[in-house]
Amino acid sequence: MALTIAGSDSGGGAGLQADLAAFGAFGVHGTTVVTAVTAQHTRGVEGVWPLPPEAVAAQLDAVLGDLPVRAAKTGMLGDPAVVAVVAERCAAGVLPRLVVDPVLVATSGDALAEDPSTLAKAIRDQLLPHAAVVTPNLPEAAVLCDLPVPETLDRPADAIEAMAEAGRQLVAAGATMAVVKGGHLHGPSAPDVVVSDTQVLVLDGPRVPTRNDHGTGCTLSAAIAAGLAQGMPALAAVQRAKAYVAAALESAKDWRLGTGRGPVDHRVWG
Ligand SMILES: Nc1ncnc2c1ncn2[C@@H]1O[C@H](COP(=O)(O)OP(=O)(O)OP(=O)(O)O)[C@@H](O)[C@H]1O
Ligand SMILES: Cc1ncc(COP(=O)(O)O)c(N)n1
Repeated sequence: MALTIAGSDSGGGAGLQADLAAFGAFGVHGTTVVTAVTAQHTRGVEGVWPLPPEAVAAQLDAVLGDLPVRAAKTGMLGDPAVVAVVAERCAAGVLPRLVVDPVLVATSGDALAEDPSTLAKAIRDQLLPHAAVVTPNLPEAAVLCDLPVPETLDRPADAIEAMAEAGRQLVAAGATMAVVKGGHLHGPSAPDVVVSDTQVLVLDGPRVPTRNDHGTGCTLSAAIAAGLAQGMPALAAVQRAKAYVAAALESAKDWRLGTGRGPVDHRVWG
């Protein structure tokens, strides 16, 4: 059993809808703590209604007070006060094996937080010390680490080294493992760089040519949490999650769901 602490995407491609679909693909029951409702489709975000921190706290306590949550992930938290609510449960030891997907801005470019840099600071200072795995995309890594990040794979060694440096900073900030995702890089492949205290590893794979990439980050972090809930070591969970997202992208690459960036095919596994 796993838990997602995330926002609702009415379009069903990202957010807690993607998380539940990914948990289900691995046969893991999903519980949900909703942080915000968004009015959203494949072209972007039309509106965001955050829930009060008390509502997030009440959902967390209801789930954790009864159900055997083996791993959790955070997605859109939206508000530093919500970060504090989650961090409090981590400090109390009731949120095991936490995957932190530091969602700040949607792929469409729409902000998912009132003040992304204040939210990033709260995530870095309060959540990373409790994170088993943190999974920033390149713009998120830039804000969390205050680093320039690469945009292309024209000089692959430079791009990978910049991603590894971001990963090292996130591990220094307290995360046990950082997965700096290369989905936004322009080039023939989509490398993710995994950094821990003991290693730096590049998980590479061909870039799937598709506009249907909405929710890939949510799907990856939920798949990692599913693996942790099943008792997998973190690196194995990350490797399986990367393969799952690649297969989900490939399977949905020609779909025409909506007129913008459509969802991936969460059903591909199993
Ligand atoms: N076109 C693609 N082909 C293959 N893998 C991809 C592609 N786009 C993204 N990925 C993979 O999907 C995962 C998510 O990466 P990405 O950098 O897009 O995260 P994100 O921006 O947080 O996602 P989201 O779209 O949910 O915001 C990573 O494992 C990345 O390598
Ligand atoms: C509720 C919610 N959570 C997360 C994302 C990020 O996903 P993406 O970057 O693919 O838009 C999103 N768009 N909506």
